[in-house]
Amino acid sequence: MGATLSRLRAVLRGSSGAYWTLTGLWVLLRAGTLAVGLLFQRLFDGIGGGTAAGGAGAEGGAGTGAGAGTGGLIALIAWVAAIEGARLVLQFGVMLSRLEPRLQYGATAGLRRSLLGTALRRPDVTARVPPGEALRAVGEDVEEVGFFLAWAPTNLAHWLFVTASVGIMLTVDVLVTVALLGLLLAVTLVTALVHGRFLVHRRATRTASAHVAGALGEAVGAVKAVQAAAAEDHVTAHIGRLDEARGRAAVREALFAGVQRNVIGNAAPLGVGLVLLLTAGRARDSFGVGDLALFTFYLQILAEALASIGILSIRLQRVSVALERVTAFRGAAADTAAPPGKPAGHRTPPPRRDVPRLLEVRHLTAHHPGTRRGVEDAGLSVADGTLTVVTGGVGAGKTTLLRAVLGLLPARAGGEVLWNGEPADRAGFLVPPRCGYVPQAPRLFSGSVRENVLLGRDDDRALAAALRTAVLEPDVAAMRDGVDTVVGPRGLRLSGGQIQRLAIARMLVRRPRLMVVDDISSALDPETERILWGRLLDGSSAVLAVSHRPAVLRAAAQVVVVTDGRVEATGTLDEVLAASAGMRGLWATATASPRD
Ligand SMILES: Nc1ncnc2c1ncn2[C@@H]1O[C@H](COP(=O)(O)OP(=O)(O)OP(=O)(O)O)[C@@H](O)[C@H]1O
Repeated sequence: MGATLSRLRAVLRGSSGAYWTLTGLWVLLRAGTLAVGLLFQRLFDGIGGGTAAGGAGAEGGAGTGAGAGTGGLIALIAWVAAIEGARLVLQFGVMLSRLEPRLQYGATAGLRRSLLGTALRRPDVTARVPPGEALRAVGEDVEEVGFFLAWAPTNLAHWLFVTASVGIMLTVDVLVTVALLGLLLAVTLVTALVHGRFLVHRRATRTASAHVAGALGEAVGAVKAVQAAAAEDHVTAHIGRLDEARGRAAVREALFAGVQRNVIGNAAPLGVGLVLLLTAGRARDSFGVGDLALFTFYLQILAEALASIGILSIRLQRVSVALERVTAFRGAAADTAAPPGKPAGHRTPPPRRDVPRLLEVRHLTAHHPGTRRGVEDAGLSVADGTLTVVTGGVGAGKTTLLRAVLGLLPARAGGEVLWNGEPADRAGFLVPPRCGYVPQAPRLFSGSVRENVLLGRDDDRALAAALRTAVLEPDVAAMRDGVDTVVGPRGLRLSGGQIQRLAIARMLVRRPRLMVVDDISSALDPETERILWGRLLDGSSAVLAVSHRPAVLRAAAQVVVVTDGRVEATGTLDEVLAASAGMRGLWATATASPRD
C-alpha cells in the first residue's frame, strides 16, 4: 500500500496541483449537495406548513421555512437554484471537461512517454520483457493508473459526504437512518462483488479483441501465403472462432456492467420505499414532508458514494498491480542500464592505443532469451573508415553477432565493447551519430518516403544526398508523388530492394561514423548492389557488414568468419581463406554462383 502510494505520487509529479484542486472542488460540490438537502427540507416543511416535529433539521425548518412565508420560500428556491447552477457550471464546465481529462490523459501521456523513452533508449529491454507484457505495461496498465488518478479525488468527498449526511439524517430519525444504512451497505457489498466480476470480464473482452485484431492483422499481412497454402477456409474459421469467443466475453461484460448500473440505480428508489414503509403511520407527526425530501435527496448521492467507496479496495488492488508491472518494466531497463561488467577473476588487457580502433569487441557472449543459442566469447574490431565483413554459413550467428555488438541482445557480463578505446554503454551508445544500423528486414512506417528517411528531421538537402547515395533516386523519381509517395503499412507498396535502400538512406542521413548493415545484398540486382557498395565505401565512414558476396569480401580490409556462434578466423580475405576450411568452402560456393 505504501509502495503504491509513493508510486502514485511519483506519477502525479507535475500535476499534483490539478489533483488537489479537483479533490477540493469535489468536497465543495458535496458540501453544496448537503446544503441543498437542508434547503429542500426547509422548503418542503414551509410548503407543508411546518408540520414536522422530529429532529433538529425539522425544527430549524419550522423557523425559516414555514415561518418565513412566501418571501422566505422564494428565497429558499433561489438558494437552491443558485447552488445547483454553480454545481452544474463547476462540475461540467471545469471538473469533468478540464481538470479530470488533464489529470487522466496528462498522467497516461507522461507515463507512456517515459516508458517508451526507456524502451527506445534501451532496446535490449524488449529482449528481456516478453512483448505481450511490454504492450500491457504501456497500454492497459498505464490506462489503469490514469483512470485511478482521475477517479481518486472523488473519494475524500464521498467519505465526508457519507459522514455528514448520515449525521444529519440521524438527527432526524435514528431508526429510519439505521435501516437505510443497512440497505445501502448491502447494496455496496453487492456492487463491490459485481464490479470485481465486471472487471474480470472486461479484461477477458479486451484480450479476446486483441486476439481477433492480431489474427486479422496476420491474415491481411500474409494474404499471399494464405492463398498459396489454400488455407482461406482454415483462416476464416479460425478468425470466426476468435470472434465468437470475443462475442461471449463481451456479452458477459455487458451483463455485469448492466447489473452494476441497476444495483446502484435502484438503491435510491428502494431506500425511498423503505423510508415510506417505516414512516407510514408517523407522517406529518415525527417525520414530516421536509424530512422525506431531505432523505430522498441524500439517498441518490449516498448510494453512489457508498458504491464508490465499496469498489475503492478493488481499484486500489488493480492500480497497485498495474504500477508494479510498470515499475518492473522500468526496472528491467535499469538492470541493463549499467555498462557491461567484467567477469570475476577475468583480466582484460588494456585497450591497444597503438592501433586506432573505432570499435573493439572482446569476449562478447550473448544468447537469445530463453535459449542457449547465440554468440560465445566473440571478438572483432573495426578501424575508422574501413570495411569489415562478417561472413559464415546459414544460421552461423552473423546477425546475432551484430545484434549483440549493438546491445540489442542482453549480453553476459564480462564482454567488452570499446568505442575509440573507451567502454561503450552499448544499447544507448551505438546509435546515431556514432552508429547506424540496417537490419536484414528493415521496418518502415506507413508514412511517405520523406518521412521514413528523415524521421522528424527537416533537411531536404540531406534527404536528396541520402537518396542518391542509397541508389534510390531513380526509383523515387518514377514514383507518382516523388519523395511524398506514401509507402503503405510497413512499406508494403515498395519492393524488398527499395525497402532496404530506403533504410540505408535513413541511416545515411544521420551521417554515422560506423555503418552496420546486415546482408543488404539479398534483394538487390548486381548492378544496383555494385553502385551502392561503391558509394558506401567512400572512406568517410567505417562499415561493419554481413555479406557473402565475393566482391564485398574482396573489398574488405578485414573478414570475420563466424561458425556456430564463434569467431573462427579474422584477417584479410587471403588470411581467412588460408586459416579456415569452412571459409574455403563458402568461398568456393560463392564464386561459383553465376551472379559473381
Ligand atoms: N530470436 C531468436 N530466438 C532464438 N533463436 C534464434 C533467434 N534468432 C536466431 N536464432 C538462432 O540463433 C542462431 C544464429 O542465427 P542468426 O540469425 O544469427 O544466423 P545468421 O548467420 O545471421 O543466419 P542467416 O545466414 O540465415 O542470416 C540460429 O541457430 C538461429 O536459429
